[in-house]
Amino acid sequence: MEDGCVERLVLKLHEVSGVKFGEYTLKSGLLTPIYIDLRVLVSHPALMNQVSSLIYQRVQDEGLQFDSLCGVPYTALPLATIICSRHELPMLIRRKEAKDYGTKRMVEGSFRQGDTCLIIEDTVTSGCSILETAEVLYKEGLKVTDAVVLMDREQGAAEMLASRGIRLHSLVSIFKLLEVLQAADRIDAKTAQSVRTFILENNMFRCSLSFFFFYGEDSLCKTCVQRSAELSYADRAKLPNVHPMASRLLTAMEEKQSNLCVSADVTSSEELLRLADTLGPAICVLKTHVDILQDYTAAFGQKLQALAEKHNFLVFEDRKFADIGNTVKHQYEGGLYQISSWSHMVNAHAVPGPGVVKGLSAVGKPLGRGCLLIAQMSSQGSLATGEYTRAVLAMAEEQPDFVIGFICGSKITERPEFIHMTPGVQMQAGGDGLGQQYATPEEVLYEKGSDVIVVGRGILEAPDRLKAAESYRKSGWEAYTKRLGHSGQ
Ligand SMILES: O=c1ccn([C@@H]2O[C@H](COP(=O)(O)O)[C@@H](O)[C@H]2O)c(=O)[nH]1
Repeated sequence: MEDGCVERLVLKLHEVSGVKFGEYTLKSGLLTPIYIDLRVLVSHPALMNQVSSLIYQRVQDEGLQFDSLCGVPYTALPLATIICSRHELPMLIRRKEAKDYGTKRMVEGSFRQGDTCLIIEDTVTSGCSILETAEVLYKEGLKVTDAVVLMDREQGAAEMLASRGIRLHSLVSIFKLLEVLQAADRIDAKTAQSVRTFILENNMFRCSLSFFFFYGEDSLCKTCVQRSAELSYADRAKLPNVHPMASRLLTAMEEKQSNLCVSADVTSSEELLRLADTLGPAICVLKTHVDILQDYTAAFGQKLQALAEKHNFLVFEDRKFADIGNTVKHQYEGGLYQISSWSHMVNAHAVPGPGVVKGLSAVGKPLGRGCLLIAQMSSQGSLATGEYTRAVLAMAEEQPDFVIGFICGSKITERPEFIHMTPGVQMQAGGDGLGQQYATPEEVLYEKGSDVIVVGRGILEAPDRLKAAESYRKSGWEAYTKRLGHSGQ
């Protein structure tokens, strides 16, 4: 490409909001500080023409040989159409779903067995979308050796596709994009750096290779290595690096077909224990706020443990520790509640720094307990976002012998040994007037990639609590199985 071309293109894409900075959720559920949305191109015909010309120029510069061209649906479809129309090249269209009438073809257009098809894509993250299109073309007897993409997020697509025999040619890399936007004062140095850190820490290919290493080739799904990132709860329970408490939870989830944690926010011990016994069969975790009980006695912890054994759920005291290591050690082990003696899991804010985990770990680790770090909160205006959330993840990664996962709104890491638990869940999105914000089980588990829904008043205020818990369990499980069936980029 001629000098200054990439710069002008990047600035233009930024102007039309094709590149956005903030907090966005990728299709995989992963939280990203940058979002590339090239669907906007269709509203800017001059830019669309410019992008199409640059892609074609790249194809010529590389001397790529092909018989036809295919755009990955949907954003790259018009790009491929413009190129093919302008240069009179044969085009193929890959269907996303087969028609249920007529020819039922997945690839439209004329071709011969053994023809080579060049794939065009707008943006790549892991490369799965390109591979999915290639798989469809392979089934029709076509060959795919190269793919050209406008924007490469540099999160492992080139390596993954190369491992499948497809060369990836990109026009703009994410690092170049950051450099251009920073030089033009469109973003500050801090934003650019946080995106760079995110990209370097979230290479999908390297991540998926670690699954390959653990399980061998059989563990890899037929479509692509990235897909193996979406392991079932049962498979995750067996990972060699999973914490025993996380493994126990994942196993219970699979056995009970439940990713429901009930938040037992009641003020009487008797009512709480009754709740645990009644809802026990439907839940994988029972969450407590022991300090709201009016009648706590030492026997409470033992009785709750017995019910947890009886119904195969874990107890999670939502204590939200947030002090220096030495203080939280006392708060966890001693005082009135002696939490460590009866709660399988506790949670902590990361605000004090890694000392809070060290203090809790000194008590909990010898007992085999686990800790969840609060990476995000469901309340409106929460400060636990962006950079803070990423720092929480880094803190967890430093102490995996005690930290088993996160309290968060959506999946914050692709590492399958960590469990994501999301509060603020009801059957209908909304709020409670005091800052609590609700998302639905489908949003949390399917769209945001979390593992466990935490439901309080959605069940406690229902006329029939068991019936309500059953319906949350059912929709939670359906959302999870739907996600497993649709995992990909
Ligand atoms: O970010 C957070 C962290 C914890 N919670 C706790 O979850 C339950 C939610 O109860 P609902 O009745 O379903 O609103 C409650 O115990 C909170 O302390 C949270 O809501 N958000």
